[in-house]
Amino acid sequence: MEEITVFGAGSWGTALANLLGELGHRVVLWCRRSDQARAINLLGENPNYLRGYRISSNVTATSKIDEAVESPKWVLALPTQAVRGFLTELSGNMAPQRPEICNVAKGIEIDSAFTVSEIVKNVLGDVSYSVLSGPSHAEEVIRGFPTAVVVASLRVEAAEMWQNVFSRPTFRVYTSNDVVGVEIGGAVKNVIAIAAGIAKAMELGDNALAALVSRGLAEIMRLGAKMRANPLTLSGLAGVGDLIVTCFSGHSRNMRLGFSIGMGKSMKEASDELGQVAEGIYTVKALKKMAQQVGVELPIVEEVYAILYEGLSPNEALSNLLLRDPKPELPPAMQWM
Ligand SMILES: NC(=O)C1=CN([C@@H]2O[C@H](COP(=O)(O)OP(=O)(O)OC[C@H]3O[C@@H](n4cnc5c(N)ncnc54)[C@H](O)[C@@H]3O)[C@@H](O)[C@H]2O)C=CC1
Ligand SMILES: O=C(CO)COP(=O)(O)O
Repeated sequence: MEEITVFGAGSWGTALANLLGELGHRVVLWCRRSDQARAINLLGENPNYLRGYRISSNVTATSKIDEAVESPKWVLALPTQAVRGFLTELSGNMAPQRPEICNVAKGIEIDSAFTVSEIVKNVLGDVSYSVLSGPSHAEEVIRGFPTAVVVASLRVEAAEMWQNVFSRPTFRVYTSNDVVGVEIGGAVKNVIAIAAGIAKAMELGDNALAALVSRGLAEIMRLGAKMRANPLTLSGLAGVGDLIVTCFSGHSRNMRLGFSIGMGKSMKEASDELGQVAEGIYTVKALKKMAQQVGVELPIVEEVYAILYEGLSPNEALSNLLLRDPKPELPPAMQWM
């Protein structure tokens, strides 16, 4: 059994800490606030997220960073935009023995347009990095519902180690060496899910939703190709799998935020009402920049950006998408049949 720290006691950090605890690992759950850590230890549940679910007694919460950094294995369950600042602060406390890091956040940093692996490398240098992603809502994982995910690392031993650490019959973990594919799939689907929520609120129908999800996948594939992701990763759990669950599940924060916006709420109202992170509202800014930098067309992403940040109405965005020039479904280079 392993000693593991989960940094971030939001819904995903809480569900994963509990899963690891139930598997018999000794888990430290690092909380930003000391009152939250105290409450978790006292009540045996997280009063702020996933309320009502007992957390394994193998999990101890703390807000003390010097206690949290002692574990040799770290799970990063923080919002993407917080990762750089958090690791920068932490780097002063790190032992010379570098931890094994497994990131579970799904997003792209706004200013740098970096994925989380790039942020980690940028701040900590060469550490052993893995990313766990795939269709996995915390609300179902904490209930023990069957879930399958993928953990990717450039080091096969690291991916296999985390596979071993996280696996149980109802939490099936596949390995991969396609870090960028897994990160791009997990990040971009959040923006498409915001669009799906908007489309649901507009009552555009099932055909429209299916078209949106398929063309959203085309955008994920195009960006993935530019970043040298394996297209098969994007048709797997971290791509299509996560796109489906995030666009269609009522648990999805991104979809729900999109729905509220489609119902006429402002982004601030929708975010406040949600009370949790919807990564897509940040990642869309990074993607807008990346689309220009790497020269890739991301029309749905562009329309979501314009709705969120430029005051475009959902109806105008819909017209913009429907009135685009007719074109082949596949880019010419891929029309080999
Ligand atoms: N909730 C879910 O079902 C899943 C979430 N994820 C991803 O996991 C990441 C975290 O998401 P959730 O747990 O849902 O978010 P959340 O909104 O439930 O919790 C975020 C946590 O991060 C902490 N935090 C926020 N800013 C911080 C900062 N600057 N420094 C330190 N801590 C900070 C908050 O206090 C909170 O405990 C996101 O990237 C999300 O996309 C991935 C899979 C499933
Ligand atoms: O990534 C997730 C499920 O796999 C969670 O998505 P939301 O943040 O939209 O809830």
